[in-house]
Amino acid sequence: MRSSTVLSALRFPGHGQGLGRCSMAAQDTKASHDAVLRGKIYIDALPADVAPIRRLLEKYSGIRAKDVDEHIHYMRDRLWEIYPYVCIGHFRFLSLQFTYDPRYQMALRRLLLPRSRATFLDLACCVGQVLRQLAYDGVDANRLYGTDLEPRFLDAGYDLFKDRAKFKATFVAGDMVKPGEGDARLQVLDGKMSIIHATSFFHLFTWDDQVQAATRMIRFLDPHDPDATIFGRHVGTTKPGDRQGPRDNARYLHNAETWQKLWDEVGKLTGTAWRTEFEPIEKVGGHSTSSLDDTLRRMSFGVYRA
Ligand SMILES: C[S@@+](CC[C@H](N)C(=O)[O-])C[C@H]1O[C@@H](n2cnc3c(N)ncnc32)[C@H](O)[C@@H]1O
Repeated sequence: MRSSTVLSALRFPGHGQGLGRCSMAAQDTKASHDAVLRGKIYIDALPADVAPIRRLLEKYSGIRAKDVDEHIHYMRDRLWEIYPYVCIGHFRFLSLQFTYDPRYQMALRRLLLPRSRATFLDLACCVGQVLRQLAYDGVDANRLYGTDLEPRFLDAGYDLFKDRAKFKATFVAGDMVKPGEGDARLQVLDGKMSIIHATSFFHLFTWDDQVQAATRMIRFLDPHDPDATIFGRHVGTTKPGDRQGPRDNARYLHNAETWQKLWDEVGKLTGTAWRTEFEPIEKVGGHSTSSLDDTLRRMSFGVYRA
């Protein structure tokens, strides 16, 4: 039986920030808001596309088939306790749909070329499922890197995939939008990367924070690599602009034009030039707490040197 105590003790910790000095009334309002939110973003049933991750957990991690579902539920609740992202509540952190993305397949081909020295960074990698899939697909894990704000996600990844003793990828915890000089812990990644993957990341932030994160990303790329690239997926919209996120956080959602505009701004700030691609994959349910937003689309993107 998986634990239900995690759910009964539900709170939205804000990556380490508690309720702090909130009044009792504010706490009540927050508790009822959290309960509504939990109803929307925490689901019990495993998604339809769970077969590939089941296979990976059996073949890569060596978990017995009969134990896989319980392991998945146990790990999901552990991650939810760290921070209740929609992608965790909906088990999307286990989706291996990205393996069908042509940009992922191109990255994989490049990483697997004979004598390839190409490197791959999964940015905001959470439990690092993309990196495990690449390793399972035959990529030398010494050329794989992952970073995330939350070190507990990185650590939980070893328990999810049961590979603490064997997985040779490098993980670095750090904040991509730390103001001022930025997060010094991330400097070890500077100038090293051929390919950066970032999924369900940009849509968490305001325009200004996206500029900061993208500017920081460029420093990770190998400046001498003309094929250095950034790709991934996130929620976009047919009506670009500011939106409220699931926790009433401000964020900016893009269409193809505003996505290019963001990278033009980043290019000016960094003395670089970028060409972007941005395509809708599917319609997604509204994440706004107040009303349904039917302009939302899951978008796939690529960013290339111009
Ligand atoms: C919605 S999850 C997506 C995780 C993963 N990319 C995936 O697709 O399954 C967002 C991730 O971004 C990370 N994150 C949030 N803010 C961040 C920041 N300022 N710097 C680095 N990572 C951050 C979170 O810890 C979380 O793992």
